[in-house]
Amino acid sequence: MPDEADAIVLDNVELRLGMQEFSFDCRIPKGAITAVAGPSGSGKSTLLNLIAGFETPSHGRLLIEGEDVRGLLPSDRPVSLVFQDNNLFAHLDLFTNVGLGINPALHLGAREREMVSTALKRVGLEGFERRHPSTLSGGERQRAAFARALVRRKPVLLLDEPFAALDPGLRSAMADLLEDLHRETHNTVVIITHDADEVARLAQHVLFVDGGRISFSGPVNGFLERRDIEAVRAFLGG
Ligand SMILES: Nc1ncnc2c1ncn2[C@@H]1O[C@H](COP(=O)(O)OP(=O)(O)OP(=O)(O)O)[C@@H](O)[C@H]1O
Repeated sequence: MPDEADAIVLDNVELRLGMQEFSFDCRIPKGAITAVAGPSGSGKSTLLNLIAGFETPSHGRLLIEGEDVRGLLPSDRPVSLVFQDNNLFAHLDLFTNVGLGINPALHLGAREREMVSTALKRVGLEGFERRHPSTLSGGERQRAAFARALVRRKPVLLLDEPFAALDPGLRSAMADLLEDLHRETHNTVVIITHDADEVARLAQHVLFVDGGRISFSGPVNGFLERRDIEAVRAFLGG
C-alpha cells in the first residue's frame, strides 16, 4: 500500500525496450533528494522517463503523490524534468523559454514575469533574457533548462544528469543552488548522477539501478557503506 511518506511508488513496473527488460519495484520518499546511480546503460534514464510519462509500463502500477498516473500525459503529471540535452526551443529567447515553464500559452502577468526574472538570476543568467539558445554555451543552456524547471513549481523535480556538462566550479555552484531550493521548497527531487561525491553531498536516499532492476534502495549512509554489491563497490571506487 502507498504510504504518506512516499512521493513516488513503482509497484512491479515492467517494460521492455528492444532487447532490454526493466523491472522496477521501489518507493521514493517525499520531500527528500533521491540520487539514482548505476552503471551506464543500466536503466536510470528509463526509470525517470517512466515517472515522467515518456515511457509506458507493460505491467505494474505507478503512483505519484498517491495518484495512479498511468493514464496521464507527461504534461499532466505533477513533475518537472530537466534532461541531459535540455530541450530548449531554438527559435525562442531565454525569457520565453523559461516563461513556458509557467504557462504554455505564455499568458504571463507581472508576478509571473518576475518569477522568470528571479529564476534566471538564481541560475546566474541575469541579462541573458533576449538571447537565443544557439548563442549560449552548453552549460548556459543547461542552467536555462534548470530555471524553466524551477518556475514550474511542481511537487516532484526530475533531473537527468543536469550538471554533467558543467565545469567543476559551476557544477558545485549548481549543486549549492539545488540544495538551497530544496531547503526552501521541500519538494521531492530525483537526480541521476554518475558522481559518488555528488551522491554523498546531495542525497538523503539512493536508488542504485543495475541491469534494469533496483539493486539498492535506502538511506545514503547505508549506501555509502555498502561494499557487498559489486556494482556499488565499483561506483563508489574501491
Ligand atoms: N527506445 C529504446 N529502444 C531500445 N533500447 C533502448 C531504448 N531506450 C533505451 N534502451 C536501452 O536500454 C538500456 C538502458 O538505457 P538508459 O538510457 O535507461 O540507461 P542509463 O542507465 O540512463 O544509461 P547512461 O548512464 O549511459 O545514460 C540501454 O541498454 C539502452 O540502449
